[in-house]
Amino acid sequence: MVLLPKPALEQFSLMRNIKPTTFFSGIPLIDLSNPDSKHLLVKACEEFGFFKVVNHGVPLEFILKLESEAVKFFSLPLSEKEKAGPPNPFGYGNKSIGQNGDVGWVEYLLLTANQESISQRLSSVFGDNPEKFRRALNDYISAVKKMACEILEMMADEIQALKDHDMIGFGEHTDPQIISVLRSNNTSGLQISLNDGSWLSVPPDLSSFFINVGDSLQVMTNGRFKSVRHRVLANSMKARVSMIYFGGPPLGEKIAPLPSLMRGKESLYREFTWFEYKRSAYSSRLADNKLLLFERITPS
Ligand SMILES: C=C1C[C@]23C[C@@]1(O)CC[C@H]2[C@@]12CC[C@H](O)[C@@](C)(C(=O)O1)[C@H]2[C@@H]3C(=O)O
Ligand SMILES: O=C(O)CCC(=O)C(=O)O
Ligand SMILES: [Fe+2]
Repeated sequence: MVLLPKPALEQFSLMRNIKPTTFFSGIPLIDLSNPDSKHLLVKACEEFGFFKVVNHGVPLEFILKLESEAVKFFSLPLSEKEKAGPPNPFGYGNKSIGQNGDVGWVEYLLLTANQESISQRLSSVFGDNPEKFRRALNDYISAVKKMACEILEMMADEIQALKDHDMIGFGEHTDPQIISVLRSNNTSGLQISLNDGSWLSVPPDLSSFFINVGDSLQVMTNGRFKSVRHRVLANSMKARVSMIYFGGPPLGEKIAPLPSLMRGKESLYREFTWFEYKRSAYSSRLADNKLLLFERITPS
Protein backbone atom coordinates (compact mmCIF):
# COMPACT_ATOMS: atom_id res chain seq x y z
CA MET A 1 0.00 0.00 0.00
CA VAL A 2 1.37 3.31 -0.99
CA LEU A 3 0.48 6.77 0.19
CA LEU A 4 1.69 9.80 -1.74
CA PRO A 5 0.92 12.54 0.75
CA LYS A 6 0.08 16.05 -0.42
CA PRO A 7 3.45 17.80 -0.59
CA ALA A 8 4.01 20.34 2.19
CA LEU A 9 4.11 23.98 1.09
CA GLU A 10 7.89 24.19 1.10
CA GLN A 11 8.03 21.33 -1.45
CA PHE A 12 6.29 23.43 -4.11
CA SER A 13 9.47 25.42 -4.68
CA LEU A 14 11.01 22.15 -5.94
CA MET A 15 8.17 21.58 -8.40
CA ARG A 16 8.82 24.46 -10.80
CA ASN A 17 9.81 22.23 -13.69
CA ILE A 18 6.84 19.91 -13.48
CA LYS A 19 4.39 20.51 -16.36
CA PRO A 20 0.64 20.58 -15.66
CA THR A 21 -1.04 17.19 -16.13
CA THR A 22 -2.75 16.51 -19.47
CA PHE A 23 -4.94 13.42 -19.30
CA PHE A 24 -4.60 10.98 -22.16
CA SER A 25 -8.02 9.95 -23.40
CA GLY A 26 -6.88 6.92 -25.40
CA ILE A 27 -6.16 4.50 -22.55
CA PRO A 28 -7.55 1.11 -23.66
CA LEU A 29 -10.68 0.17 -21.72
CA ILE A 30 -11.31 -3.54 -21.18
CA ASP A 31 -14.71 -4.81 -20.09
CA LEU A 32 -13.92 -8.04 -18.26
CA SER A 33 -17.55 -9.16 -18.41
CA ASN A 34 -17.33 -9.30 -22.20
CA PRO A 35 -15.41 -12.34 -23.57
CA ASP A 36 -14.84 -10.45 -26.83
CA SER A 37 -12.47 -8.12 -24.97
CA LYS A 38 -9.68 -10.71 -25.24
CA HIS A 39 -8.54 -9.26 -28.57
CA LEU A 40 -8.57 -5.69 -27.25
CA LEU A 41 -6.73 -6.84 -24.15
CA VAL A 42 -3.89 -8.40 -26.14
CA LYS A 43 -3.78 -5.35 -28.45
CA ALA A 44 -3.51 -3.10 -25.40
CA CYS A 45 -0.68 -5.24 -24.03
CA GLU A 46 1.14 -5.01 -27.35
CA GLU A 47 0.60 -1.29 -27.88
CA PHE A 48 0.83 0.12 -24.36
CA GLY A 49 1.49 -2.69 -21.92
CA PHE A 50 -1.27 -0.93 -19.97
CA PHE A 51 -5.05 -0.86 -19.89
CA LYS A 52 -7.99 -0.03 -17.63
CA VAL A 53 -10.50 -2.73 -16.57
CA VAL A 54 -14.17 -2.28 -15.75
CA ASN A 55 -16.74 -4.87 -14.65
CA HIS A 56 -13.85 -6.58 -12.87
CA GLY A 57 -15.83 -8.38 -10.18
CA VAL A 58 -13.85 -7.03 -7.22
CA PRO A 59 -16.54 -5.93 -4.73
CA LEU A 60 -16.44 -2.18 -4.03
CA GLU A 61 -16.99 -3.05 -0.38
CA PHE A 62 -13.61 -4.83 -0.22
CA ILE A 63 -11.83 -1.96 -1.94
CA LEU A 64 -13.29 0.68 0.35
CA LYS A 65 -12.72 -1.37 3.51
CA LEU A 66 -9.02 -1.86 2.84
CA GLU A 67 -8.62 1.75 1.71
CA SER A 68 -10.14 3.00 4.93
CA GLU A 69 -7.87 0.69 6.98
CA ALA A 70 -4.88 2.04 5.03
CA VAL A 71 -5.89 5.66 5.58
CA LYS A 72 -6.33 4.88 9.29
CA PHE A 73 -2.80 3.49 9.38
CA PHE A 74 -1.18 6.36 7.50
CA SER A 75 -2.98 8.87 9.75
CA LEU A 76 -1.20 7.53 12.84
CA PRO A 77 1.63 9.63 14.32
CA LEU A 78 4.98 8.97 12.60
CA SER A 79 6.44 7.50 15.80
CA GLU A 80 3.65 4.88 15.79
CA LYS A 81 4.01 3.99 12.11
CA GLU A 82 7.75 3.62 12.46
CA LYS A 83 7.14 0.75 14.86
CA ALA A 84 6.01 -1.18 11.76
CA GLY A 85 9.22 -0.42 9.86
CA PRO A 86 11.65 -0.70 8.19
CA PRO A 87 10.22 -2.24 5.01
CA ASN A 88 12.69 -5.07 4.53
CA PRO A 89 11.25 -7.26 3.42
CA PHE A 90 7.82 -6.18 4.78
CA GLY A 91 6.77 -3.19 6.83
CA TYR A 92 6.49 0.58 6.85
CA GLY A 93 8.71 2.82 4.74
CA ASN A 94 8.90 6.58 4.61
CA LYS A 95 10.62 8.65 1.90
CA SER A 96 13.48 6.24 1.31
CA ILE A 97 12.80 3.55 -1.28
CA GLY A 98 14.99 0.48 -1.27
CA GLN A 99 18.49 0.32 0.13
CA ASN A 100 20.31 2.33 -2.52
CA GLY A 101 19.57 5.97 -1.83
CA ASP A 102 16.34 6.44 -3.81
CA VAL A 103 13.96 8.86 -2.16
CA GLY A 104 10.46 10.20 -2.87
CA TRP A 105 7.59 12.03 -1.26
CA VAL A 106 6.02 8.76 -0.28
CA GLU A 107 5.00 6.55 2.60
CA TYR A 108 4.25 2.89 2.06
CA LEU A 109 3.40 -0.37 3.75
CA LEU A 110 4.82 -3.49 2.13
CA LEU A 111 2.76 -6.56 3.05
CA THR A 112 2.78 -10.20 2.04
CA ALA A 113 -0.33 -11.98 0.87
CA ASN A 114 0.89 -15.28 2.25
CA GLN A 115 0.40 -14.82 5.95
CA GLU A 116 -2.47 -16.00 8.07
CA SER A 117 -2.18 -13.27 10.65
CA ILE A 118 -0.31 -9.99 10.56
CA SER A 119 3.22 -9.70 11.90
CA GLN A 120 4.02 -8.85 15.50
CA ARG A 121 5.37 -5.46 14.42
CA LEU A 122 2.15 -4.54 12.61
CA SER A 123 -0.08 -5.94 15.34
CA SER A 124 1.25 -3.45 17.84
CA VAL A 125 0.44 -0.60 15.46
CA PHE A 126 -3.08 -1.79 14.75
CA GLY A 127 -3.89 -1.67 18.44
CA ASP A 128 -6.88 -3.60 19.71
CA ASN A 129 -8.07 -5.10 16.42
CA PRO A 130 -5.18 -6.10 14.14
CA GLU A 131 -7.21 -8.97 12.67
CA LYS A 132 -9.75 -6.52 11.25
CA PHE A 133 -6.97 -5.16 9.06
CA ARG A 134 -5.81 -8.67 8.05
CA ARG A 135 -9.38 -9.65 7.14
CA ALA A 136 -9.79 -6.56 4.96
CA LEU A 137 -6.44 -7.35 3.34
CA ASN A 138 -7.31 -11.03 2.73
CA ASP A 139 -10.73 -10.23 1.24
CA TYR A 140 -9.20 -7.68 -1.08
CA ILE A 141 -6.27 -9.86 -2.10
CA SER A 142 -8.45 -12.93 -2.85
CA ALA A 143 -10.78 -10.91 -5.09
CA VAL A 144 -7.95 -9.13 -6.90
CA LYS A 145 -6.02 -12.39 -7.33
CA LYS A 146 -9.12 -13.99 -8.90
CA MET A 147 -9.41 -11.09 -11.34
CA ALA A 148 -5.68 -11.25 -12.16
CA CYS A 149 -6.04 -14.98 -12.95
CA GLU A 150 -9.00 -14.25 -15.25
CA ILE A 151 -6.95 -11.62 -17.08
CA LEU A 152 -4.02 -14.01 -17.41
CA GLU A 153 -6.33 -16.70 -18.79
CA MET A 154 -7.73 -14.28 -21.33
CA MET A 155 -4.18 -13.36 -22.34
CA ALA A 156 -3.14 -17.01 -22.53
CA ASP A 157 -6.19 -17.95 -24.63
CA GLU A 158 -5.56 -15.16 -27.04
CA ILE A 159 -1.81 -15.64 -27.24
CA GLN A 160 -2.48 -19.29 -27.91
CA ALA A 161 -4.68 -18.26 -30.80
CA LEU A 162 -2.00 -15.93 -32.14
CA LYS A 163 0.80 -18.45 -32.45
CA ASP A 164 -0.28 -21.06 -34.88
CA HIS A 165 2.97 -22.93 -35.46
CA ASP A 166 2.85 -26.50 -34.17
CA MET A 167 -0.43 -25.68 -32.50
CA ILE A 168 -2.97 -26.90 -35.03
CA GLY A 169 -5.64 -29.02 -33.37
CA PHE A 170 -7.86 -29.64 -36.38
CA GLY A 171 -6.35 -28.39 -39.64
CA GLU A 172 -7.99 -26.04 -42.10
CA HIS A 173 -10.86 -27.45 -44.12
CA THR A 174 -14.39 -26.89 -45.28
CA ASP A 175 -17.13 -29.21 -44.03
CA PRO A 176 -18.50 -31.46 -46.78
CA GLN A 177 -22.15 -31.48 -45.74
CA ILE A 178 -24.94 -28.91 -46.14
CA ILE A 179 -24.83 -27.36 -42.70
CA SER A 180 -22.81 -28.00 -39.54
CA VAL A 181 -24.14 -26.97 -36.16
CA LEU A 182 -21.31 -26.54 -33.71
CA ARG A 183 -21.54 -26.28 -29.96
CA SER A 184 -18.34 -26.02 -27.96
CA ASN A 185 -17.34 -25.47 -24.37
CA ASN A 186 -15.71 -22.24 -23.29
CA THR A 187 -12.31 -22.97 -24.85
CA SER A 188 -11.09 -20.83 -27.71
CA GLY A 189 -9.37 -22.20 -30.80
CA LEU A 190 -11.85 -22.04 -33.66
CA GLN A 191 -10.78 -19.74 -36.49
CA ILE A 192 -12.48 -18.96 -39.75
CA SER A 193 -10.71 -17.85 -42.91
CA LEU A 194 -11.57 -14.53 -44.51
CA ASN A 195 -11.41 -13.81 -48.24
CA ASP A 196 -8.03 -12.07 -47.89
CA GLY A 197 -6.54 -15.27 -46.44
CA SER A 198 -6.35 -13.98 -42.86
CA TRP A 199 -7.71 -16.00 -39.94
CA LEU A 200 -10.30 -14.66 -37.56
CA SER A 201 -10.51 -16.14 -34.05
CA VAL A 202 -14.04 -16.94 -32.96
CA PRO A 203 -14.61 -16.09 -29.28
CA PRO A 204 -16.00 -19.17 -27.54
CA ASP A 205 -19.59 -18.99 -26.37
CA LEU A 206 -20.87 -22.04 -24.56
CA SER A 207 -24.49 -20.96 -24.72
CA SER A 208 -24.65 -20.40 -28.49
CA PHE A 209 -24.36 -22.54 -31.59
CA PHE A 210 -22.13 -21.71 -34.54
CA ILE A 211 -23.35 -22.61 -38.01
CA ASN A 212 -21.02 -23.53 -40.89
CA VAL A 213 -22.07 -23.52 -44.53
CA GLY A 214 -20.78 -26.78 -46.01
CA ASP A 215 -19.56 -27.67 -49.52
CA SER A 216 -22.94 -29.21 -50.45
CA LEU A 217 -24.77 -25.96 -49.68
CA GLN A 218 -22.20 -24.04 -51.71
CA VAL A 219 -23.05 -26.24 -54.68
CA MET A 220 -26.82 -26.10 -54.02
CA THR A 221 -26.67 -22.29 -54.12
CA ASN A 222 -24.39 -22.37 -57.19
CA GLY A 223 -21.62 -20.67 -55.22
CA ARG A 224 -23.80 -17.91 -53.77
CA PHE A 225 -23.19 -19.24 -50.25
CA LYS A 226 -19.55 -20.06 -49.53
CA SER A 227 -18.52 -23.06 -47.47
CA VAL A 228 -16.41 -21.58 -44.72
CA ARG A 229 -12.76 -22.62 -44.46
CA HIS A 230 -12.03 -23.09 -40.78
CA ARG A 231 -9.53 -24.67 -38.41
CA VAL A 232 -9.06 -25.25 -34.70
CA LEU A 233 -5.88 -24.33 -32.84
CA ALA A 234 -4.95 -26.48 -29.87
CA ASN A 235 -5.19 -24.73 -26.53
CA SER A 236 -2.54 -25.94 -24.12
CA MET A 237 -4.39 -24.50 -21.13
CA LYS A 238 -7.83 -26.05 -21.53
CA ALA A 239 -9.36 -28.89 -23.52
CA ARG A 240 -11.88 -27.87 -26.17
CA VAL A 241 -15.00 -30.01 -26.26
CA SER A 242 -17.17 -29.63 -29.36
CA MET A 243 -20.38 -31.34 -30.38
CA ILE A 244 -21.02 -30.97 -34.07
CA TYR A 245 -24.12 -31.94 -35.96
CA PHE A 246 -23.28 -32.43 -39.65
CA GLY A 247 -26.45 -32.16 -41.72
CA GLY A 248 -25.78 -33.90 -45.03
CA PRO A 249 -27.76 -35.39 -47.93
CA PRO A 250 -28.62 -39.09 -48.32
CA LEU A 251 -25.91 -41.10 -50.06
CA GLY A 252 -27.65 -41.50 -53.42
CA GLU A 253 -28.77 -37.86 -53.61
CA LYS A 254 -27.72 -35.72 -56.56
CA ILE A 255 -25.86 -32.58 -55.53
CA ALA A 256 -26.63 -29.75 -57.91
CA PRO A 257 -27.64 -26.09 -57.82
CA LEU A 258 -31.30 -25.63 -56.88
CA PRO A 259 -33.25 -24.84 -60.09
CA SER A 260 -35.11 -22.01 -58.34
CA LEU A 261 -31.79 -20.26 -57.76
CA MET A 262 -30.48 -20.68 -61.29
CA ARG A 263 -32.83 -18.46 -63.32
CA GLY A 264 -31.07 -19.26 -66.57
CA LYS A 265 -27.58 -18.97 -65.09
CA GLU A 266 -24.84 -21.49 -65.89
CA SER A 267 -24.13 -24.08 -63.24
CA LEU A 268 -20.66 -23.77 -61.79
CA TYR A 269 -20.63 -27.50 -61.01
CA ARG A 270 -21.21 -30.67 -62.94
CA GLU A 271 -23.80 -33.00 -61.47
CA PHE A 272 -22.57 -35.50 -58.91
CA THR A 273 -23.96 -37.66 -56.13
CA TRP A 274 -23.18 -37.32 -52.47
CA PHE A 275 -21.67 -40.79 -52.71
CA GLU A 276 -19.26 -39.59 -55.43
CA TYR A 277 -18.34 -36.53 -53.40
CA LYS A 278 -17.70 -38.63 -50.30
CA ARG A 279 -15.63 -41.17 -52.18
CA SER A 280 -13.42 -38.45 -53.52
CA ALA A 281 -13.38 -36.33 -50.35
CA TYR A 282 -12.48 -39.26 -48.16
CA SER A 283 -9.45 -40.00 -50.27
CA SER A 284 -8.33 -36.36 -50.15
CA ARG A 285 -6.39 -34.41 -47.57
CA LEU A 286 -8.19 -32.27 -45.03
CA ALA A 287 -7.08 -28.92 -46.50
CA ASP A 288 -7.79 -29.86 -50.14
CA ASN A 289 -10.52 -28.07 -52.06
CA LYS A 290 -12.91 -31.01 -52.27
CA LEU A 291 -15.17 -29.30 -54.81
CA LEU A 292 -12.41 -28.75 -57.37
CA LEU A 293 -13.13 -32.09 -59.01
CA PHE A 294 -16.75 -31.14 -59.58
CA GLU A 295 -16.26 -27.62 -60.88
CA ARG A 296 -17.27 -26.92 -64.47
CA ILE A 297 -14.42 -25.62 -66.56
CA THR A 298 -15.87 -22.57 -68.25
CA PRO A 299 -14.44 -22.16 -71.77
CA SER A 300 -12.56 -18.88 -72.01
C1 LIG B 1 -9.12 -35.84 -44.12
C2 LIG B 1 -10.43 -36.01 -43.96
C3 LIG B 1 -11.13 -36.01 -42.63
C4 LIG B 1 -12.57 -35.84 -43.05
C5 LIG B 1 -12.58 -36.73 -44.27
C6 LIG B 1 -11.41 -36.20 -45.04
O1 LIG B 1 -10.92 -37.09 -46.00
C7 LIG B 1 -11.81 -34.87 -45.70
C8 LIG B 1 -13.02 -34.25 -44.95
C9 LIG B 1 -12.84 -34.37 -43.44
C10 LIG B 1 -14.07 -33.94 -42.65
C11 LIG B 1 -14.07 -32.48 -42.21
C12 LIG B 1 -15.35 -32.20 -41.46
C13 LIG B 1 -15.69 -33.29 -40.44
O2 LIG B 1 -14.85 -33.17 -39.34
C14 LIG B 1 -15.53 -34.70 -41.03
C15 LIG B 1 -16.06 -35.77 -40.07
C16 LIG B 1 -16.20 -34.72 -42.35
O3 LIG B 1 -17.33 -35.04 -42.59
O4 LIG B 1 -15.31 -34.29 -43.30
C17 LIG B 1 -14.10 -34.88 -41.45
C18 LIG B 1 -13.66 -36.22 -42.04
C19 LIG B 1 -13.15 -37.16 -40.97
O5 LIG B 1 -12.64 -36.76 -39.92
O6 LIG B 1 -13.23 -38.37 -41.20
O1 LIG C 1 -13.50 -28.71 -32.83
C1 LIG C 1 -14.23 -27.89 -33.35
O2 LIG C 1 -14.77 -27.01 -32.70
C2 LIG C 1 -14.50 -27.91 -34.85
C3 LIG C 1 -14.03 -29.17 -35.49
C4 LIG C 1 -14.41 -29.18 -36.95
O3 LIG C 1 -14.33 -28.19 -37.60
C5 LIG C 1 -14.88 -30.43 -37.58
O4 LIG C 1 -14.85 -31.49 -36.93
O5 LIG C 1 -15.31 -30.35 -38.73
FE1 LIG D 1 -15.20 -28.51 -39.59
